[in-house]
Amino acid sequence: MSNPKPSAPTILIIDDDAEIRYSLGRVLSTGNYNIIEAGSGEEGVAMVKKGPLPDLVFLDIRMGGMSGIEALQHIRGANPKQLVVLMTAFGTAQTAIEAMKFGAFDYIMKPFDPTKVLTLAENALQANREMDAVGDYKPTINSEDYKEGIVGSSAPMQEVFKIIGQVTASDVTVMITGESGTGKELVARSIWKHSHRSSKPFIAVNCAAIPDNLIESELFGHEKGSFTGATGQRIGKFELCDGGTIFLDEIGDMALATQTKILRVLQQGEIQRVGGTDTIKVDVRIIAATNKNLEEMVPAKEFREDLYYRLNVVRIKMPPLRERADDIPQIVDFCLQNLVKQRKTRVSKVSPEAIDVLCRYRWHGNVRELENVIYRSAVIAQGDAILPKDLPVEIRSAVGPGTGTTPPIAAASIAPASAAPIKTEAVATADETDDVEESTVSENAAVATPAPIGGALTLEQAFDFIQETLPHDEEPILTRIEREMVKRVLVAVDGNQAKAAERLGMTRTTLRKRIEAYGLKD
Ligand SMILES: Nc1ncnc2c1ncn2[C@@H]1O[C@H](COP(=O)(O)OP(=O)(O)OP(=O)(O)O)[C@@H](O)[C@H]1O
Repeated sequence: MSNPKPSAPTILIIDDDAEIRYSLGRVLSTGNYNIIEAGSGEEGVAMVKKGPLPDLVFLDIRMGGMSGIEALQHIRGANPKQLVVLMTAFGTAQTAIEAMKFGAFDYIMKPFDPTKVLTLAENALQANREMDAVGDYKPTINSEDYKEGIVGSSAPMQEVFKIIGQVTASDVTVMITGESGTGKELVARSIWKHSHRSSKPFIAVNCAAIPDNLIESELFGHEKGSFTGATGQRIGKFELCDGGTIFLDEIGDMALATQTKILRVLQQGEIQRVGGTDTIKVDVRIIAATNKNLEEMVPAKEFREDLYYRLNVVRIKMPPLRERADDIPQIVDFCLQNLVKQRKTRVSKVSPEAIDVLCRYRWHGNVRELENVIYRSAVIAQGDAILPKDLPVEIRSAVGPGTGTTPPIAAASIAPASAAPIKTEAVATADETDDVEESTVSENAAVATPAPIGGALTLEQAFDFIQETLPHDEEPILTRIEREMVKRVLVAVDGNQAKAAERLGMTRTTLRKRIEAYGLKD
């Protein structure tokens, strides 16, 4: 179309309409790109297969001969990393779904808005560069870690592993505490797997999920006719688990009457079925877990003191994920490799920028939340790596702009110490965080700013976007922005009003008034 620009990215336009090729080519030529063209799906596919590979393809959906969706499949088959933007005159749900299903980077409606075309091309090429920068995948977790299912090389997790090792040789009762999703059940299973009971059952019972009137029958069984609905005899979990290990999850939610019966199992090793008179001997190891504070429940008479001491012989306290951010890269790697093994994704890497965002998020749902985010992001990632734009917008906005300190290495090969910008022992203070962000905000704004279509925005673009998209007839822009910022900063500092006021640059009294006015009290 024009003289080749050395080292400029090449964009291939595939459309059977010469006018569209011409006008799109003209728009794109205003950016620093080399433009090549194909007049049909067949020709375009042949060009990609023959090479050299274009950096980006704009592909029309409706063409005579090979359709755009067919061409997309051939192109991605020849080069799974090829970024393709589909062009369509009709914005139907079906088109959008088909386009994304077959791996398009994005799709754009005709007639084209020149600014949008250029932004889209830049976003796509930026994603390309970020994916290239991720490099090759080199696993860092050895197969032993995979077998165990528990990942973590941080100091608090090493302590947990040591205690697991110490308690496996005996039958001592173990109490595992920690927030939801920190891996309490995983630890209980690990203790059982390494114990002499591993050939006998491991049964997990979630005490909070079973109604009070059914839990005793569930745990100890019942005799026929012992209550309405007991149409036959039922063997309970303790009997089924004889010789094995029972995991009583959420024990803090157990009714006091049932607690008494658990105490009896622990003291005498025997149970009675509901409605029965026989005493049945059982040999079961009990591991209990809770995310409640039993130390407060005991004086409040909500948990039996004698049972508390019986259960609490050895305590394993699971650290929240935010206190062991150096484990995050490895857990991410582990989750991704599992998804790949289960053929749920082909994405096997995470870009350093995305890892940086993940390491700075507070993870109130702990490893379970991280697992879900990785799954969700792997599903929507278009290339072979998860980029910041693939992470949920809530996470990107909660952490704010990146620190830019993470070196450009493959996610899976990230050594924990180099990848985690947050300290293990203590989270960076508000002052430290502010310092880092102020000095890096302009270069890194694109990393974590929410992007509406496929790519990251610069701060400038983000302001344009806000100005254009906020409805004019509702509240003023500044009010809306202030409310959002107050909300996000409060989340980012875990509700600490002193820190939030400092970051927002307002007094605590003003902050309190804003929280009140914006209805942000939880
Ligand atoms: N260290 C870890 N490495 C790998 N996966 C982990 C780790 N910790 C937790 N997980 C995964 O996170 C999810 C939640 O773990 P688990 O159910 O053991 O947590 P929990 O503390 O028992 O949660 P809850 O209190 O809600 O029952 C599981 O899918 C588990 O495999």
